[in-house]
Amino acid sequence: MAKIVISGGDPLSGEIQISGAKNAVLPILASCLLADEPVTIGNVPHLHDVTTTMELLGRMGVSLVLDDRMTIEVDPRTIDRFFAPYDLVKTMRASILVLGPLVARYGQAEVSLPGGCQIGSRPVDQHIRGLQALGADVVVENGYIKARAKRLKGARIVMDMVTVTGTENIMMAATLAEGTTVIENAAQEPEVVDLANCLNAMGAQIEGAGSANLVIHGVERLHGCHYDVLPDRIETGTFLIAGAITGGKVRTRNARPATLDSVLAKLEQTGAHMNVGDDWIELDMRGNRPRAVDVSTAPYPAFPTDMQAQFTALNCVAEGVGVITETVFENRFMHVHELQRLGADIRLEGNTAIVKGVTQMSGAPIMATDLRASACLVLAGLVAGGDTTVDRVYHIDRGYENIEEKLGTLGAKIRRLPN
Ligand SMILES: CC(=O)N[C@H]1[C@@H](OP(=O)(O)OP(=O)(O)OC[C@H]2O[C@@H](n3ccc(=O)[nH]c3=O)[C@H](O)[C@@H]2O)O[C@H](CO)[C@@H](O)[C@@H]1O
Ligand SMILES: C=C(OP(=O)(O)O)C(=O)O
Repeated sequence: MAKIVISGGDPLSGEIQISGAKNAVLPILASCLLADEPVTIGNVPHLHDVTTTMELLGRMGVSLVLDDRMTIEVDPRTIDRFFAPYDLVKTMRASILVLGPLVARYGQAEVSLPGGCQIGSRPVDQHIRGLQALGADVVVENGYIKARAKRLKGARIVMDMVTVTGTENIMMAATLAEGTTVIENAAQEPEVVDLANCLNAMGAQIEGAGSANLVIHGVERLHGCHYDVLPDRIETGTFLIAGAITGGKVRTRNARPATLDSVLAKLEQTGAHMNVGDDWIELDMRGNRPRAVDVSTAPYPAFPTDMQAQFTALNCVAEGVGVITETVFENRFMHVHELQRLGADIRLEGNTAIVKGVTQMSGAPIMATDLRASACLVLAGLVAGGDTTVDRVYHIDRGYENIEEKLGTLGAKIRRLPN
C-alpha cells in the first residue's frame, strides 16, 4: 500500500489552488441521472471518489466523457441497469446518492446498503423513510435497498436528524415527483445548496436551499445544463491549518470564504492573522506557535465534523489545552492513537478529546484510518521533528487532489512511496 513520508519542521509558505468540493461533486454527478439530456460538470476534482462514482454510473450504462480540464459530460440516456453493487458502495458511502434519482426517474433501484465504517455506524434509515413518504415501495433484502415507484408524489417530510446525503437523496427524488415536497430540518451545508443550484439549472424548482426548510415543486422533466462545482471548504481549511501548525503563511486561491465562517473564526482564535478576499483566504502565523482552541462539531453553519481531526492535530502543538467535542459521528477519534505515537498529549473521555499542547512532536510510522484522519496525520507530520511515514494513504486520495504536490508547492518535504 502507498505511503506518504514527511520530513517535518519547516514553516510552509506560498499559495495553492483549491479544487472542486468532493461532497458537492458526488451528489451532482448522481443528479445527472435525473436529466433526459447530457449534463456537463466543471471544476471536477481529480479524486478517487470521483473515479468510483464514474465507475458506478458507467456500470449502469451511463455514458461519461472526461476531458483534460476535468469537465465531465454525463449522458444518462444510455442507462440500462439500475443497480449499485456492494463492491463499489462499500468503498464509497456516497454511492447511496444514486438511490433517489433512480427511483424518481426510472421507477426502480437496487442499491447495496453502505454498512458501517471507521467513523461510525452511519445508518440510512432517513433516506429510506423519505423515499417511502414520497410513495416508493422500499424493502431491504440480502443487504440491498430495493425501491420501486410509478411516479413519486410530493409530501411533507420532517427529518429526525440533520443528514446531508439524506437531504440530498430526498431533494433529488422530489424534483420529479408530482406536486410539492417540503423537507423540514433539512441540512444547510453549502454542498446541499450547490446541488440545489445544479438541479435548478437543470430545470428543477427548489426553494429555500441553505435553510432548514426546503420546498421542491416537482416538474415533468429535467434538461441538460453546464454546472461548475463549488470550491472545497474542507480542503481549504486543511491547507490553512498546514500554515497555522507550521507557523507559516498560506494563501488559498479559488476558495469560497463564506462557506468557512466557523472554521475561520477558530483559526483567528489560534492567533493567526487572517485576510479574506472574494475568492481567497490568507493565513499568516508570523512564526508564532498557535494557541489551543476548543471545538465542538455540529451541522452547518456550526463547526464541521470534517475539520475536527485537523484541529485536533493543531491543538497537539499549540500553547495551552484545547477540548475537542465530536457530536456528529460516534467513533471519529481514530487519529488520536496515532497522534499519541508522535508524542501528542491527548486524553479521550467519551466523545471528547482533551489535548494539551506539547512543544515538540517526533516523527514515527503511523497509519491512516479514514479520510480526515489521514489529513490530520499528514498535518502532524509537517510539524513533527524527523520523518513521519503515513501508511494507508489511499484514504486521503478519496478526498484530496494531489495533496503531496500542493504541500510541496508550499515548501513541505513530502513524498509518496508507491505500493
Ligand atoms: C458525501 C458526503 O457529503 N459526506 C458528508 C456527509 O456524510 P453523510 O451524509 O453520510 O452524513 P449525515 O449528515 O447523514 O450524518 C449525520 C448523522 O446522522 C446520522 N444518520 C444519517 C442518516 C440516516 O439515515 N440516519 C442517521 O442516523 C449519521 O449516523 C450521523 O450521526 O455529511 C457528514 C456530516 O457533515 C460529513 O462528515 C461527510 O463528509
Ligand atoms: C466522512 C467523509 O466522507 P464520506 O461521507 O464520503 O465518507 C469526509 O469527507 O470526511
